[in-house]
Amino acid sequence: MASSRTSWADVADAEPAPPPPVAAPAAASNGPARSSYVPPHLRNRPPAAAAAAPASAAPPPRSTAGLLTRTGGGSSFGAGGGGGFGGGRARGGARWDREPDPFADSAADAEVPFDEHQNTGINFDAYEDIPVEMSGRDIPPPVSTFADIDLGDALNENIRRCKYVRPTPVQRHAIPISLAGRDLMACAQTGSGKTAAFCFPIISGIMKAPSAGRPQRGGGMGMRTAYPSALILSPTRELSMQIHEEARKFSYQTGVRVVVAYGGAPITQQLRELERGVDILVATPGRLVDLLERARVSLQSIRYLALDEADRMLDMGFEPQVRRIVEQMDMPLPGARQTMLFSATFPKEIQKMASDFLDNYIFLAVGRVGSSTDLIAQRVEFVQEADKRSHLMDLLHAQRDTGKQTLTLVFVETKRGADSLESWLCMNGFPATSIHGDRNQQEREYALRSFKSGQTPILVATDVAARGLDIPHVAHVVNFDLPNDIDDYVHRIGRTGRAGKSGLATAFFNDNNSSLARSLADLMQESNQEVPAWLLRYAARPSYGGGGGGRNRRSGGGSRFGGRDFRNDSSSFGKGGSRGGGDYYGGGSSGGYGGGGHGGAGAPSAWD
Ligand SMILES: Nc1ncnc2c1ncn2[C@@H]1O[C@H](COP(=O)(O)OP(=O)(O)OP(=O)(O)O)[C@@H](O)[C@H]1O
Repeated sequence: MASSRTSWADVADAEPAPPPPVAAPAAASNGPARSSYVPPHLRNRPPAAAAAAPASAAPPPRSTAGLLTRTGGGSSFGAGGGGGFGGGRARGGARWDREPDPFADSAADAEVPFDEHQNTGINFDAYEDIPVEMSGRDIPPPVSTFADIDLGDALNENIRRCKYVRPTPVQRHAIPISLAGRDLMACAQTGSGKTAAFCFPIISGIMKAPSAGRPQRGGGMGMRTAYPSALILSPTRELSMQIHEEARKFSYQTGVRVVVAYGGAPITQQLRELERGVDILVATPGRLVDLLERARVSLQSIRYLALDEADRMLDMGFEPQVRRIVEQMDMPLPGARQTMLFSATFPKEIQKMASDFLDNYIFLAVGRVGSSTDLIAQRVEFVQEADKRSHLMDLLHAQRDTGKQTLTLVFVETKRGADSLESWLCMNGFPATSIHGDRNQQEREYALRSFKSGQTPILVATDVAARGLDIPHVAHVVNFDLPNDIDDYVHRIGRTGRAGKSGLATAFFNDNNSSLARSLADLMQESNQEVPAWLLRYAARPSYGGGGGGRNRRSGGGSRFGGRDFRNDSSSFGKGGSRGGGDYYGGGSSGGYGGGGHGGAGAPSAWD
């Protein structure tokens, strides 16, 4: 199929490669100081070969040391970087000369020989009809193009380098709202570009009004304290790393400095990065609390707070830590800072809690929120526990027979289950790796990298990999064990069918999953999927959720496409509505993240 130039995803794929990142535009628009700049990876190379050269190089690194250096970004400013925080802002260009080119990695990734069969050629104009719900006062109108928004030249240049031709629907609405300084609670489907939707306004805002603050002596023993202007919190280490990588691309040569801090990695390296100055701090809650307690980070200069996967950040597992960070440290109050909450799912109970963090906010729902995208073909198969492995084997064989090089992500419930399935797959000739909370950080990062590169095309994962991860070429998500919570299912299958590509999700269902039957059938129907008759029969049984009032009732609570502002739902939440009475907390110990091998108190390391 000819690629459509009006699809946001496809145009990105089809656009002719821009000139090497450095090249002319920077020279033209930024004056002589930058015209001679050549990123390190392009130096001493003939121009034509420059873009491809680094990528074609070696196979993916096998050494975990190399891997950590690259993904953690720790060495980026390493040698010779001393004194970086002393001499004022580097917006004049000195720091740019040392700034590694974050697009170099993308060029390398593009060399990986995957099949592009997933590209559906979806027309961007189809998104014009996507349902959008907004509420709140004085809502700024959406934009159609990036040119309609004043994001600043350097950021616009990076948007071009990312090959984003048009804003996605959530970006069209959310960016103007945030640029207008408004607080925002935004729901939009998985893979629809929420990361850029919160990063662009933050970077643009800092570019327009840079903060003067550099790390200052203040902590104990003459230690320096960093004063970021923006904080982006996310629930997992890998997601924080990914947001950091994205934000570094968006802020390349803008003078805005992005640093990441997450658990499981040496804190000393992260401290060094913070000492060199930070405008935007991307962090997981656990590591951030550690840094705050050591007085190595202060939140008093925060102007922007973004919570990615906000409903996850405010559920039972994370809420105390997040409240501590947002409400009990030195962060400016709502109204004195700008707060943005994003997720693909936003249960009403969590919306209510989240509203404590917001001031006069706008609620935005794009697409059938809490739903999956139509780009994902969903299949549910009835498979008894004892038959799951052979069934998975059949699926993998069928996939192998197509001869297409794609990635398969297999979700299981427990860490032990992940290890055991990984070994079994390897023994049976299917190269697999795994990611879960009992693996150390090096192992987790290595597994992810090996999967992304196609070296190990099957990844067995617990829910630690369910949210936010943007891994190109994941063509198939298998729910070997279904989750207890329908929203977890939505996020899991959302690892495929991203950015306009199609994907396949297969779930193994049996009696153990009967409490999910109703919500799963509803979700599939909402997403125009064929629901097997046997699943509808399960769903109709009152004890399996057929009564409609269970914990897993669709989270949007009945509007046409699921996402509804809880403020408009007076019946559910009168004054003083209690946390215990809503859709997600009624079920006592069976709460969505409590059980199994992930998330709950038994496995905190997976989430910090
Ligand atoms: N305007 C755009 N044009 C083309 N591609 C885009 C655009 N915006 C984002 N993308 C790409 O779409 C993909 C998905 O984006 P992102 O990871 O931000 O999705 P998300 O909505 O946060 O998903 P999730 O809910 O799973 O976290 C990324 O590969 C990103 O680079």
